[in-house]
Amino acid sequence: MQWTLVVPLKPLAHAKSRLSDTAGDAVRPGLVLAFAQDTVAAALSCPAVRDVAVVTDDGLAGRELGALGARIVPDAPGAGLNAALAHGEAVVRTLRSRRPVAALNADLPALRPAELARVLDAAAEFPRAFLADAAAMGTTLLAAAPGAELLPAFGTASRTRHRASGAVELALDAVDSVRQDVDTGEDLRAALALGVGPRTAAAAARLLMPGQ
Ligand SMILES: Nc1nc2c(ncn2[C@@H]2O[C@H](COP(=O)(O)OP(=O)(O)OP(=O)(O)O)[C@@H](O)[C@H]2O)c(=O)[nH]1
Ligand SMILES: C=C(OP(=O)(O)O)C(=O)O
Repeated sequence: MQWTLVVPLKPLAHAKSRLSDTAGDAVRPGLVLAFAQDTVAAALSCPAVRDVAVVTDDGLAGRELGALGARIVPDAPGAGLNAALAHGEAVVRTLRSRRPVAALNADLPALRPAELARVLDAAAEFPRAFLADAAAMGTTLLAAAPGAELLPAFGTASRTRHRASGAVELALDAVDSVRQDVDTGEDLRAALALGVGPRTAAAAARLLMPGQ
C-alpha cells in the first residue's frame, strides 16, 4: 500500500522551545530545519510512501523541503498542530482520495525508511492506528485508511487520547527510529545514539554534541 504522509512543521523561530537549553536562539532554527529535512528525506525514500505534504508557514523550510520533493501546504488555519494536520489531510484527500494517509512528526531525525515501512504496513490492517513515541506518552505517527478520518489529537500525552479515540496502538518491536522524537537535549542524545541523518549530524556537530 502506498501512503500519503502529512508532516506538520511550526515556523522555525518558534519551534522546539524545549531545546533552548541545548541550542540557543541563534542555532535552534537551523537544528529544527535539519530534523525536518532528515525526516522528510527518509520518508520520501520509504517504499511504502508515495508522497509527503508538509504543512508549514515557514518560508525557508518550505523552500528546502520542497526541494527534497515534498508538497508544501500553507498552514491556513493557523490554529495549532491538530488544525494544521486536519487541513493537510483535507488538502491531500482532495488530490488523492483513495490513498491511506498518515500524520508524521517533523522531529524524527533518526528515521529509517525500512522501519517506517514496517509501521505503515502494520497500520494498513486497521481503519485508524498510531505509534507511541519513545517516551511512551506521546505519538509520532497516526494513520487512517481510505475512507477513515485521521481525527488527530496530538499534543502532551496524546497516546491516551489516540487510544481513547478508537485508534489501534501498534505494538511493534525494533521501530525505534520512528518513535524517537526530539523534544529535549536528552532526546537529541538518544537520537544521535540511534544514528541521525546527515543534516542533523552536521547541525549537532556545530553544537559540539558528542556521540556521532
Ligand atoms: N504546521 C504546524 N505544525 C506544528 C504546530 N505546532 C506544532 N507543530 C509541529 O508538530 C510536531 C510536534 O510538535 P512538538 O513536538 O510539540 O514541537 P514544538 O511545538 O516545536 O515543540 P515545543 O516548542 O518544545 O513545544 C512538530 O513537527 C512541530 O513542528 C502548528 O501550529 N502548525
Ligand atoms: C506532539 C506531541 O507531543 P510532544 O510535543 O511531547 O512531542 C505528541 O506526542 O502528540
